Amino acid sequence: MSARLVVVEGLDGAGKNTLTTALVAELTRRGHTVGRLAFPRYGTLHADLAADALHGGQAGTADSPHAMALLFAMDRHAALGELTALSAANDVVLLDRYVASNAAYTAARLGPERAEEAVEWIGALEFDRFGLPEPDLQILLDTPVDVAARRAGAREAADPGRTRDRYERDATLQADTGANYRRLADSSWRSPWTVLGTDPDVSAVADLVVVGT
Ligand SMILES: Nc1ncnc2c1ncn2[C@@H]1O[C@H](COP(=O)(O)OP(=O)(O)OP(=O)(O)O)[C@@H](O)[C@H]1O
Ligand SMILES: Cc1cn([C@H]2C[C@H](O)[C@@H](COP(=O)(O)O)O2)c(=O)[nH]c1=O
Repeated sequence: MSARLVVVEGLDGAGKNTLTTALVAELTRRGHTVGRLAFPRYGTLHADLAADALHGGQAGTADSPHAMALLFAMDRHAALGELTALSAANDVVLLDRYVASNAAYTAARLGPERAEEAVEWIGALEFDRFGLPEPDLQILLDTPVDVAARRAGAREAADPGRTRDRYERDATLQADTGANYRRLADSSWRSPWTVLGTDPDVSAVADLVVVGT
C-alpha cells in the first residue's frame, strides 16, 4: 500500500522545514510511520547545479526561468525511486517543496501574462511526462513576504554559511510567488490544498495530514 503524500509549500523562510519537523514528531508520537524528503535534494547533481546557479555560478543559467525549472524538475525525476521506496515503507510521506514550488516560482519569473502557461508546462512535464505522483494534500504555509524575509534574514545572521540566494533576495519575486501559490491553492491544482497562517497549530495540521490513513 502506498503512503499518503503530503506536501508543504511556501515562500523562502516561510517555515516549511520547521513545520515539517514538527509534523514528523507529532505523527510519530501518534504511532504513524513517516517518510520525509525536501526538494531541492542538496548534495545531488541537479539540486547542486540549481543552487550553484542561484548563488551566481554557471553564468547565464539563473537568467533563464526555463533552465532553472528544468534543473529542479530533473532533481525530482531522479528522486522517483526514492519517493516510491518511502511511499511503500510508510503511512505518510511529507515533502518540503514539490512540483508546486516550480509552478509558483517559474510563473512568478515569467510574469502574469505567462503565469498560466508556466503552471501548465510544469504540471505537464513533471506529473504527466515524468510520472511523478500527484499529492494527496498540499499545504500552503502562507506566511507574509515581510515575515518570511525577516525569518530568512535572521537565519542567515545566525548561520553566515547559509547565505540567501538570488530568489530569496528578490522581494518582488517572493511577493509574486506568494500570489501564484494562492492561485494554485484556490484552483485546487493537482490535489486538495489547505492554506495556513504564519504560526499554525501543529496538532490540527497533523489531523489533516492523516485523514483517511
Ligand atoms: N513559527 C515560527 N515562528 C518563528 N520563527 C520561525 C517559525 N517557523 C520558522 N521560524 C524560523 O524562521 C527561519 C526559517 O524557517 P524554515 O527554515 O523552517 O523555513 P523554510 O520555509 O523551510 O525556508 P527555505 O525555503 O528558505 O529553506 C528559521 O530560522 C526558523 O527557525
Ligand atoms: C524545489 C524548487 C525550488 N525552487 C526555488 C525555491 C527557492 O527559492 C530555491 C531553493 O529552495 P530552498 O527551499 O530555499 O532550498 O529554489 C524552485 O524554483 N523550483 C523548485 O522546484
